[in-house]
Amino acid sequence: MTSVRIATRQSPLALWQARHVGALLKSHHPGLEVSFVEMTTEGDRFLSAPLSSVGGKGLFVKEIEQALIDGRADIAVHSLKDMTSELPEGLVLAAVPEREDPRDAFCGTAGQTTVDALPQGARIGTSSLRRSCILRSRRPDLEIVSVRGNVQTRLAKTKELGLAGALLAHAGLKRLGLEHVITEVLSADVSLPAVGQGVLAIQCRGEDARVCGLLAPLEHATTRVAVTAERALLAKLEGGCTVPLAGHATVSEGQVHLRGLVGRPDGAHVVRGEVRGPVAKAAELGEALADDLLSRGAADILRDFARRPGSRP
Ligand SMILES: NCc1[nH]cc(CCC(=O)O)c1CC(=O)O
Repeated sequence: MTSVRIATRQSPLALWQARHVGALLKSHHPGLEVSFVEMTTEGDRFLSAPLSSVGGKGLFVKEIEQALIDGRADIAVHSLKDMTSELPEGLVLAAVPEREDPRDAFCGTAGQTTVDALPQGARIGTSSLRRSCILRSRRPDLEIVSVRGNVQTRLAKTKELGLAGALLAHAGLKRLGLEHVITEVLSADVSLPAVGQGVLAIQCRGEDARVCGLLAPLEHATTRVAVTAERALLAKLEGGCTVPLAGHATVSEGQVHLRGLVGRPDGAHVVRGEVRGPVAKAAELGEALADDLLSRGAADILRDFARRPGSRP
């Protein structure tokens, strides 16, 4: 009998996701033994600082990837949204299962239900620069309060601080059985999702043919096309720093529709764009949209952001 070890963070969402992948693997390979290697990452330890100033992306992923590289685990499960565009040498994104709902959700408290109906100056919790940018561009009067931690912690802090609500990913809330706290699911037109939002990333060592083979049936072709376009956009815009950035692709009848956004966290300057093309050109579409956004103001935003005190090089 063959076995696999899945590395995961210890947050309830990460554990749910790892166990879900374990269950998917067992359903395709009856008799497979699955065990879990639970880890605490840098991102989990620095909970007091705003995500953007501690380095943002990659923080939740790096240590899990190291466990794979060191051979302490065979598979890593991440939220694709948390991953930088480049994978470490030797690791591959072996499978992306079918995407969960990629949209953002507003969780209103104290009788608040929708973003548009919020009273003037209401305070909203999020630690995402993207959500802050999009929200402020729609409602410049709103005040953003940085709320970090796992999903349950963020919801608890939102209440504790007396905020009017919080913005979170629909996918995470759904996976944790917390859909009842959602008062409004925001369409992608209103709140363009993050690159990879709602997608699970299943990683292994590229040379590990046995595990790559076990993961193959978990792959969802349409989701792969969408994330290929989104991550090509990310790769060209990332530039080593965390900036308000959104990228979301949909696929229908062999065509990709990719939308992207780069903005300032206060929403005062936002550059949006979109491209369409055949699925075979997913990566090129992402690059083309990045060039288009850069030429229409995103380059200035990225430059200003890199100079901002406290931002990482
Ligand atoms: N690090 C935050 C994070 N990473 C992935 C998800 C949600 C699940 C997903 O997008 O797949 C979340 C929580 C949130 O944004 O509310």
